Amino acid sequence: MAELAVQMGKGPEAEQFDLSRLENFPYGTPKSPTMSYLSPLIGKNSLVSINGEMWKTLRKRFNSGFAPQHLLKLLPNIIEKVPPFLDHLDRFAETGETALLSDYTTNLTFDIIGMATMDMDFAAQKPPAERGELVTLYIELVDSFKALEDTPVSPWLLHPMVAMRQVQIARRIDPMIKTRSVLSLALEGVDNLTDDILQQTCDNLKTFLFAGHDTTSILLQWSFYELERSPKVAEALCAELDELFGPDTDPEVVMKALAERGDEIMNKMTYTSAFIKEILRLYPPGGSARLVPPGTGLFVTAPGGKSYCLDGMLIYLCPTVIQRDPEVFGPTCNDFLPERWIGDSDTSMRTNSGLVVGDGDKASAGGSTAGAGKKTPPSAWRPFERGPRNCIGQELANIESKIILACVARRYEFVKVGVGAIKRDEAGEKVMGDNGKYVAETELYSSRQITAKPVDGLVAKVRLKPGAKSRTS
Ligand code: HEM
Repeated sequence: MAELAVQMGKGPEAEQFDLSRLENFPYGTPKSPTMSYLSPLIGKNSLVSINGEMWKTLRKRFNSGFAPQHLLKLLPNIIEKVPPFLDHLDRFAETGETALLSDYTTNLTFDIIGMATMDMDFAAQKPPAERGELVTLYIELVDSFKALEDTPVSPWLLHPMVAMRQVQIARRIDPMIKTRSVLSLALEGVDNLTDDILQQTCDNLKTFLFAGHDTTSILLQWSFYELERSPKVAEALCAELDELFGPDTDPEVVMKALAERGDEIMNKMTYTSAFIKEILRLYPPGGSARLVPPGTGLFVTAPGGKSYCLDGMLIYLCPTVIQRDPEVFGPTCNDFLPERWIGDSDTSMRTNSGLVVGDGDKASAGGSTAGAGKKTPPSAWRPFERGPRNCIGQELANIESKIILACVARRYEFVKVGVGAIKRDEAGEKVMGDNGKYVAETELYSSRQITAKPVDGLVAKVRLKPGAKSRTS
């Protein structure tokens, strides 16, 4: 099987090279079977991996659960999951201990997705002994994937014991999720609850658990890092939050306002949205792998006019490469610059067409904004993928990350330790680079751990900002 990494988003020809929208495949270019190694985690009937009519039927079944109107009704329940996370941060601030922040962002997003999709309290943020069996098993299952090599060889050949354990855990998880599925399907009015329908629902709840916690956790980790590294951006974000929530940075005040007027306030969080958009541009957690079925007769014309036959090709859609294209984003393509999205900071599904890069504001973020005012090809920003197979959970991810940033950004300082730590001069002051960012001793980078995560899980110290009162005292 031939493989091709396709770079999209370059210039005006880019759209015809966008594999999410080819006429041959009304439901998107089929997913690659290489994803099947994930089936113990997401099930065989997962929306992420299935194709054709079956995908269409299931996507239709689940769409309404992720619609913005529905998610807004869940706002108070989402907000409820944030205080335990803040308590953990306060404890680190108080003790001065170094935190592995990924543990805490992951448990937080796990609690949110458990509530949003299964109406269940996973208690993932509690000590391990107090967590439910489902979450304990699920965490073990996710962790077991870290032991697998990044290779196309079946895990049954390289790591048979791990593969066997994965199947055992999946078998124990399924009945717990099926109980939940019966309940939700019965409420939806499914009269004939066949084994197939039950298994499909179970598999997709597992998919939501995985896709819905891991990705948003990564978004939060990079956000906390950039809050330290890009001080002018952090200042601009906090200024917006001051304007919307008032000068009191107490998270209780923020959460109360969001619970009462969440829709209105979140629509006004345009700088926060630009911040999230830029995090997802530079640090997208995932991409996609597609397989063009042999015999399709699919040709695409690449920028430059050369034509390629893609039949039988396995194609990787790599947003990390696409979203840093210098032809689209200019010399600042590798810089963290939320200002480039001003005027078009929306990160919702609406954004999947017709992007225009904003004018930017050199002064406010301390960087240049090459590409400013230029029309950006719609396919150049695609962290949630585009077209029919775009991410079903993107509105949920947007809502939860806005809530968490609103509670965290004005209250805590994060100080990276180890990889990515900020360089200090002889007087102990942070060294500023000429792009408005502090200089790092070594660059923090992503490594593949199913998805692309900050390599060390974001090891950092946490401090309370001046004036913030500890929640634990
Ligand atoms: C920052 C957060 C997120 C990012 C960056 C993200 C990214 C993506 C990407 C790139 C895809 C396409 C995958 C492919 O083509 O193979 C996708 C699909 C999907 N995502 Fe997300 N995701 C996020 C949050 C969520 C959440 C919160 C859920 C909640 C359930 C979710 C559920 C799904 C599902 C079910 C699909 C498959 C959709 C389909 O094919 O119909 N994701 N996501």
